[in-house]
Amino acid sequence: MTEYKIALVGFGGVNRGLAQLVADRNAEWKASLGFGIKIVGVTDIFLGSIVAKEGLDAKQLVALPLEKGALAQMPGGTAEALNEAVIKHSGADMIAEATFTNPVDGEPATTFCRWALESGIHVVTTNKGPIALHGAELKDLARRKGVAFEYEGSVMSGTPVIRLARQALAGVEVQGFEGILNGTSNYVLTRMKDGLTFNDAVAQAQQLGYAEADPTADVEGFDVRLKVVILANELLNARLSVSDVACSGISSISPEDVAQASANGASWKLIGCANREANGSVRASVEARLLPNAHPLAGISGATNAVSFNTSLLGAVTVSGPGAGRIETAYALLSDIIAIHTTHGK
Ligand SMILES: NC(=O)c1ccc[n+]([C@@H]2O[C@H](COP(=O)([O-])OP(=O)(O)OC[C@H]3O[C@@H](n4cnc5c(N)ncnc54)[C@H](O)[C@@H]3O)[C@@H](O)[C@H]2O)c1
Ligand SMILES: N[C@@H](CCO)C(=O)O
Repeated sequence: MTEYKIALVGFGGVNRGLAQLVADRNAEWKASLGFGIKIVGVTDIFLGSIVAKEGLDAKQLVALPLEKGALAQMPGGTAEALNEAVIKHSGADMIAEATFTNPVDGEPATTFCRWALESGIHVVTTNKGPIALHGAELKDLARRKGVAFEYEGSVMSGTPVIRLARQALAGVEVQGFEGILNGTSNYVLTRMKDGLTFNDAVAQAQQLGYAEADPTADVEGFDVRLKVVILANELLNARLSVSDVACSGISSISPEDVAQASANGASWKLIGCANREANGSVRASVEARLLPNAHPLAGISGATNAVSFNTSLLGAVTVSGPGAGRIETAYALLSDIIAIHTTHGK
């Protein structure tokens, strides 16, 4: 029976969610998926780090208090985040990289991915920065080293989008897409319709584990811009940079705007889209749009996301599901591990 040794880099909501899944379902996975997972290392700038080649108790990790240096409370743990040592020397077959998304330069997560790939260690990540900003380089490095670089959770959390479009829509040309690609901003717009203030709705999204460390990235559209770049480059071969995508958010939408839209049978939505132009180039944007309630994306509420692909043979193909959430996004990491088991499994 294959048992993958994994090191968790960043131990916030998502990787704690993965530890929770391991604690609850590892035995079941051995029967249903043909492999188990052993957590051999954890490193987090706030909590510290720990390595245990024989495997850590996932339940104990999930119960770790949210206190600075808390990993030092476990035998063999330290309050220091020894990121490089945990990534390169914990004996892991793969790392789950889930530190903060840095929308400006993708660091330090990109360096963490490079360290792993250069060491012949697979990477699964939910972090949008490394893919949107350094995707081509990291994919090439992974290819050269014969390991996997998987990032399903970078767009629409655990809802299958990237692999689905790449595999299930292979042979169908994707000419463009439009979607609601940020759980927090859609949650905020939905709750404002219910009468909550913008700030209270953002605070709720933070409590629910949807928001970025700096929620400005959610409400100003920067997070969607990264996702548009990832999808456009992945599915339209676009070679877009972040600066190619015009971007605005939802922070200027007032409670009065939301109420007036409702009264007129319409809803504000933050829409990310990309389309191939007649000359072959790809044009992409992120902006709040007022959609009539009959529009297929108008009824998508809360942290749910949806993306509609415009395809050559099938017309519109729309996928909808959770766009954020700790366990939902941890599932994306599991789906990446399943993909690695299929392509690289022993
Ligand atoms: N939460 C979601 O719904 C969701 C969905 C999809 C993608 N993501 C992405 O997944 C990643 C993790 O999300 P999360 O909700 O777990 O975030 P989080 O803020 O809860 O956790 C991030 C963790 O990374 C740690 N960290 C930050 N910088 C570090 C560094 N330099 N070295 C080591 N540890 C570091 C932090 O201390 C924190 O514990 C983010 O990049 C986010 O954009 C999140
Ligand atoms: N903060 C992001 C997490 C998922 O990428 C969102 O709300 O969509």
